[in-house]
Amino acid sequence: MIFEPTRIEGLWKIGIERHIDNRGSFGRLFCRDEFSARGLCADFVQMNSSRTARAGTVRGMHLQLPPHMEVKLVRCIRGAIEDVVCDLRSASPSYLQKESFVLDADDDRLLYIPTGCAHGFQTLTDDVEVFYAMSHVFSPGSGTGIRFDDPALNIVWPLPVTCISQQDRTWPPYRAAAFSLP
Ligand SMILES: Cc1cn([C@H]2C[C@H](O)[C@@H](COP(=O)(O)OP(=O)(O)O[C@H]3O[C@@H](C)C(=O)[C@@H](O)[C@H]3O)O2)c(=O)[nH]c1=O
Repeated sequence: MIFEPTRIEGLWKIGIERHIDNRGSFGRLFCRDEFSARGLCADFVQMNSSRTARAGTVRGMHLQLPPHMEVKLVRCIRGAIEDVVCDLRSASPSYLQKESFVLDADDDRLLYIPTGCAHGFQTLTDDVEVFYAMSHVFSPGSGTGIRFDDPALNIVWPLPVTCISQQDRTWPPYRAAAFSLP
């Protein structure tokens, strides 16, 4: 696995190293020892899938607050997405910075998203599936979000937003005080 740091503290792009032969290829998506050796979380407790029908759909920006913060390992396994991560840890050197990545089924990359970061994506194609491994169980009471068009984040989505959930359309305006994150 190839670990590539990003501008956001603790956010990694992880390339899948493939062993190629005449049948095709084989590569690891996760390795406890390689993650642990880099000080990354190696304890994932849920694996999730989201399927999205139409291009232009936005899901996010989401995170779970203490004591249920979660690391996410994200891979697009069908179609393509613009994936966005924003650092909300006030003590972080990359506080309020954001990074965007195009992920698709062929690019052989995952994102390792640390705790304390809001995450979301927009589908760039129809018929998208995103796979997640999570370090914490789903805890609806600890879940929160920031609106996709909140001026504090100023995210430029590549497509017009064609579909978004009622919840994601109505997150309150970002206030740092609402996010007390280590
Ligand atoms: C996230 C989640 C949702 N659900 C349920 C709640 C709800 O009924 C239904 C759909 O949930 P949501 O609308 O929150 O799904 P969605 O908007 O796709 O939520 C996801 O968005 C992306 C951006 C992330 O980063 C993920 O961590 C997750 O928050 O699935 C679970 O049972 N377990 C889970 O882990």
